[in-house]
Amino acid sequence: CVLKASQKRRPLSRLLEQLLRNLEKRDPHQFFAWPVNDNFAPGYSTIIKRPMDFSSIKQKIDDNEYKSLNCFISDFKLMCNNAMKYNKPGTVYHKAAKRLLHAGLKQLTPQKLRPLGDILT
Ligand SMILES: CC(=O)c1cc(-c2ccccc2)c2ncccn12
Repeated sequence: CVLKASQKRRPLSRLLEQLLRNLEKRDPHQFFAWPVNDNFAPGYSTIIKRPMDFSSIKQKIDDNEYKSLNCFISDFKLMCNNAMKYNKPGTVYHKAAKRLLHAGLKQLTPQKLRPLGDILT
């Protein structure tokens, strides 16, 4: 039978895309949708050595750059920690990053992921 385009993706890529969609739902203001722009965030690129955002994660999935779930989770944590480093506590972005990290990691616990089966081994 002919596989649909989505089914042609590698199993890991399809899983990561699903997990990414669920994480993006926790960023309703889309603060994390695109790379942070130095024009909005003075000095950002000098303070944050490894920028990360959801669009870059999506591109890495499409380019099959993630060899494991843990690499994907590391980039998600990097994205949130960058925001908590650059933005002072109490700012809207720092608070959003803390909430996103907490909510996101709850979605990525072994208990939540086990039903996805041996794809992760
Ligand atoms: C995530 C982050 O640190 C961030 C996103 C933004 C942002 C997101 C969407 C539109 C405009 C700015 C931002 N602006 C100033 C300082 C920090 N930020």
